[in-house]
Amino acid sequence: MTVPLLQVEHVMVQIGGLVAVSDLSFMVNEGEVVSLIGPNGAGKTTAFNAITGYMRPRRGAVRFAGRDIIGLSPERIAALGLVRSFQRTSIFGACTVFDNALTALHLRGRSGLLGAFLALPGTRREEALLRGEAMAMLDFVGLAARAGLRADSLAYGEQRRLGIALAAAATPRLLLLDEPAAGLNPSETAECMALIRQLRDRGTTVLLVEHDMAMVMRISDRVVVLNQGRIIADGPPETIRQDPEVIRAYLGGAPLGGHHAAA
Ligand SMILES: Nc1ncnc2c1ncn2[C@@H]1O[C@H](COP(=O)(O)OP(=O)(O)OP(=O)(O)O)[C@@H](O)[C@H]1O
Repeated sequence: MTVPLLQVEHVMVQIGGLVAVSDLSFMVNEGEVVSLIGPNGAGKTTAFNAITGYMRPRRGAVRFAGRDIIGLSPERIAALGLVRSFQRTSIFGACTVFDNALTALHLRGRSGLLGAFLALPGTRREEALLRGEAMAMLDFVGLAARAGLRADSLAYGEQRRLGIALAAAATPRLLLLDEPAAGLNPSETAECMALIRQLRDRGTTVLLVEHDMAMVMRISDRVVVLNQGRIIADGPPETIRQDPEVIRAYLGGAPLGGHHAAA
């Protein structure tokens, strides 16, 4: 049996004495698109922070490709191939779209920024390759025609796509996307979904937190539902849609406030 790409086992995270995530266990297999959903305050962002090294769990294990990654820095975890995008775009607005793409590739480039500064032998050729790759990357996300524009002049949906492209530039094995469709209109959401499918087809496994249920149900191979810091359901979209506990959590059957201190 192959090892799951990501294994989260009995993870508990406390923030200032409050239990934000009480007992989180789920896994992501290579090649899957998995969505982590749940009502506001369920612990989704905290789970992302714990997986990517931004918060240290009090208890439990996080394994990436079989390796225990708890205690590693976010940079180290990213270097292993587990990369996240943030809810707010992390693009450089005052630079061109092309320069944003090029910078993301440079940060991944073999000789790195130091090599670029020192103009080491081979760097110039690498630069030409990276410029070609930057254009290919923009083409991939449908922004090639916008390459010369300032990134902050892009439409909101285009900025989000650029943000995903920048995270994907590191060619991660697992890409964590935090609410990629937040604030997007229906046609932008459709484009965002198409991009996630393309990434999956390219071999990137995707774990996303998303509030847009229509998108979650259409794009996910599996949906993991978090409520009040613990998993209440895990399965294919068609099962999740009909799960009574999930419906209760979303329709307000369970109080969402004041439970953390007691958890
Ligand atoms: N920095 C913090 N300080 C105190 N409490 C926090 C902090 N961050 C999160 N929490 C609490 O931890 C719990 C989980 O929050 P988290 O942001 O992970 O939920 P979420 O599912 O991502 O919510 P949303 O969908 O609203 O983004 C919430 O009760 C929240 O109030």
